[in-house]
Amino acid sequence: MMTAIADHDSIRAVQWCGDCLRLLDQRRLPAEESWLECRSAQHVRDAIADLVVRGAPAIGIAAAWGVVLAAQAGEDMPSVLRDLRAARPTAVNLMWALDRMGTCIEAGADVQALTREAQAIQDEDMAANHRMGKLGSALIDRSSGVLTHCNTGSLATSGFGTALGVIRAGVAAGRIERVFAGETRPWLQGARLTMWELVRDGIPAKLIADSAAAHLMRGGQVQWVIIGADRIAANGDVANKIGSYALAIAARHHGVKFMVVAPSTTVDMATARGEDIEIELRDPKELLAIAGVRTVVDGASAWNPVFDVTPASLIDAIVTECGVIERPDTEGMRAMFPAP
Ligand SMILES: CSC[C@@H](O)[C@@H](O)C(=O)COP(=O)(O)O
Repeated sequence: MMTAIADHDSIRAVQWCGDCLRLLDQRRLPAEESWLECRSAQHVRDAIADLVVRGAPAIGIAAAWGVVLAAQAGEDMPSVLRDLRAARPTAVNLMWALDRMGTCIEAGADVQALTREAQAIQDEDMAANHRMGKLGSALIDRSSGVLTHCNTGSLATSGFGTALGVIRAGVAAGRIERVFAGETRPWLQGARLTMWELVRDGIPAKLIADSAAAHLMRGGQVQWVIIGADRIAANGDVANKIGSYALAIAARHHGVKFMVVAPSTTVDMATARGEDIEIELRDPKELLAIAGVRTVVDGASAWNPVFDVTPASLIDAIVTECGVIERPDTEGMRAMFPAP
C-alpha cells in the first residue's frame, strides 16, 4: 500500500540568494525556524564549524557557496579554500566540494562559472538522494521496521536525504511500517532534527533514547538499521555520527541488517581504512550541558568524539547513487569506484 506523505522536498536548508547564503539555523530547531544570512566565506566557515549547517553533503554544498562569496569579494582564493577546509575534519564531502571548486579556479573560472559549479554540486546531490532512496528502499522487505541515527534528511543534504531519503521512499512504497530514531546524544540531531522532519512529512515515528537501541532490536521491531556517512574508506569502513558503531555491533548480534546510505561524494578511495580517518573531537561543553543547562557537577570534564568508525565487516549494504555494494570490502569498493 502506498502511503501519502507530505512534500518532503519543501525543506531547503541551504539557499543561495545571489549575494548571500541563507542557512536554516539547525542549532535552534525545533524551537525556532530562523535563518542566518552569510555574506562572506568566513561567515560560512563559522556557520559550518558552529553547526548552523551540518551533515556531510550540506557542509560541502555550503562551502562551495562560500567560495562563490569569496570570489565576489575578490578574496585570496588559496587561503579561503584552506580556511573552509579546516572548518570540520571528518566529512570528506567538504574537501571534495572545495577540491572541485579549486579545480575550476585553477582553470580560470570567473564568478559566473563558480556560481554554476556550486549550483551543480547542489543539484547533483539532490539527484543522488532520490536515486539512493529508490535503491535503498528496494532492499527492504515489506512491513519492516527501521532504526536510524543522527539526522540524514533534507537538513543534512540539498534535500530529501540519504538514510532518511531511503526511509521516506520506503514508507511511501509501503515497505517500512515502523520508524525509530535515536536521539543522538549529545547534540540531539535525532531528537531535534530527524523527528522535526518526520513530523513535517506525516511519517509516524518513535524517538528512542540511544541506550534503548539494543533492547528495541531484541524485541524484533526493527529489521534494518539505516544510517548515513561522513566518510567511507577504500575498504568499506564507515565514519559516521558517534554511536553508529555500537548500533552495528548490536544489529549483528540480533540479526538486524545494517545499511549505510551516502552519495559517492562521501567515498574517499584515498583513505585506505577507517582507522586512518580523522575523528572530530568537539568541545566537552556540548556533553556537559543540555540546552545550555549544565547537567554535570562543576569541575567534571568530558571526552567528546563526535564520530566513530563502523568496520565494513558489520555492514550489510552500502548504498550510493552509483549502486549497492553488498557486504562491502576493498574489492567491492574498487569495483564500484575505480581509481581515477
Ligand atoms: C546525510 S548526513 C550523513 C552524516 O553526515 C550524518 O549521519 C552525521 O553524522 C552528521 O553529523 P553532524 O555532526 O551533525 O554534522
